[in-house]
Amino acid sequence: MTGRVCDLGNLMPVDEAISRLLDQAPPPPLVQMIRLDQAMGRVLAADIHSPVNLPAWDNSAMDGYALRAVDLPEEGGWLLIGGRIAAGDQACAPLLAQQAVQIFTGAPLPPGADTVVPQERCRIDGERVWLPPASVGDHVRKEGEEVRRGHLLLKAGKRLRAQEIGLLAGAGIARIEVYRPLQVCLLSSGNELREPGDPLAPGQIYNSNRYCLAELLRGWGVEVHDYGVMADELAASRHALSLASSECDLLLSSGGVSVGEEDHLKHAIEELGSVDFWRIAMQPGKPLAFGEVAGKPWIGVPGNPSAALITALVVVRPFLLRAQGMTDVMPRPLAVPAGFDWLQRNKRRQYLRARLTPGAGGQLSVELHPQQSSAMLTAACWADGLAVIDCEQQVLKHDNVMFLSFADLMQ
Ligand SMILES: Nc1nc2c(c(=O)[nH]1)N[C@H]1C(S)=C(S)[C@@H](COP(=O)(O)OP(=O)(O)OC[C@H]3O[C@@H](n4cnc5c(N)ncnc54)[C@H](O)[C@@H]3O)O[C@H]1N2
Ligand code: MOO
Repeated sequence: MTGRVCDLGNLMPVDEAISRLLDQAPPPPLVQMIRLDQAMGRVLAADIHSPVNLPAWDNSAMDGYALRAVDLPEEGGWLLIGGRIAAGDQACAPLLAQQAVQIFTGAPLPPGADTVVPQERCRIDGERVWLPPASVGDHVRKEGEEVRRGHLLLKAGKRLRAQEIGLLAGAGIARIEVYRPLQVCLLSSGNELREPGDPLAPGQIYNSNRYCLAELLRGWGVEVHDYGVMADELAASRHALSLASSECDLLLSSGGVSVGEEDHLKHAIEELGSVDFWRIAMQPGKPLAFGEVAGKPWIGVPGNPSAALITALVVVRPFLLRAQGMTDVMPRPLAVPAGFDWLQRNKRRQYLRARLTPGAGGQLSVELHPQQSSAMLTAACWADGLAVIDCEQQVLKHDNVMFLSFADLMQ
């Protein structure tokens, strides 16, 4: 991220982990035709070229008077009012010399008119209108100035938001070709896990990753198949994984990826496919497992709740977006002045739960939550993003620090 040389030992740099995953992303799912009102969050499977010019014809950007600029003296002057055109009217009669027509926003310019003057700058006297000096093209939206017929409107690989859907509608496109939603099976691993609402026996905790990861996946446009907790027993893990691999395009699990021995997940996956344990230079989120189960990619994020959340946001998200056919999958960090000093030098890149706080002059600065434990989620709830501090990097108050907003990472 900064070009700094870090001795990471046997840890894999975060960027390498992401690019290794992207290299192995499966091809996007099959395509389907859908209506525009079903298109929110879906990924375009083919380039879309505009079937029309946008705008379709020259039209007025203001309520006012349309004229031919050469008819108006340099210092402004009087023209005869030759008609009235509202939005939805058809402008067929050409504008006569020394005339202006009253026109409304969005209405077509009559042939010959090339300029519009807003009504509040004009003076009416009976059949005549006085117009101030104007330049050719003022307040005119020219045919095709936004997009020309046949030109690229949206590229394949784009995830559709409200504005893209509006653009497609504006071009008269009713149906589009998108990728089918990616099917992801979600599994939790850990004998200690119980569901919220159930009583807890000593040593047991509630399963938070299941709920948190499922919502992340849905936010990324994925269809979630929730397998709950895998029984901590080889045959049961094998059964759940094999079912999941037949039902889904991809498997995501949490827990059981560090050095623990209590772990049937690893053995079950080795029997059904293959697994590679990575140690990534990020904190939280060092352990991550990547492999395949019966030919379907499987990613295992760490069990600690904040480590699971942040690994999913930073490392898993680009992979899942690419597997959905998206081209632009990396978040764009902002450089924002730090409101803190960070003097410790870390081997692992820090992803610190942080918030943007406006100072006296309105300038934003990044504040850190005092509790950065990977086992706790309260700091992530307080935060609106992650401050990223690279390995060996020290930060002094007011230095720029990279900030990744949750709003970006969660879509
Ligand atoms: N000797 C070492 N121990 C650990 C290391 C290490 O390098 N050497 N790494 C630590 C780090 S960093 C992390 S992160 C964790 C990751 O461990 P696992 O992915 O194997 O996860 P578990 O051991 O299953 O669980 C860790 C922790 O998280 C809780 N957990 C698990 N699943 C859930 C869930 N679905 N909802 C809520 N909480 C969950 C679990 O109870 C544990 O407390 O390993 C460190 N250890
Ligand atoms: O790196 Mo672990 O993922 O800190 O908790």
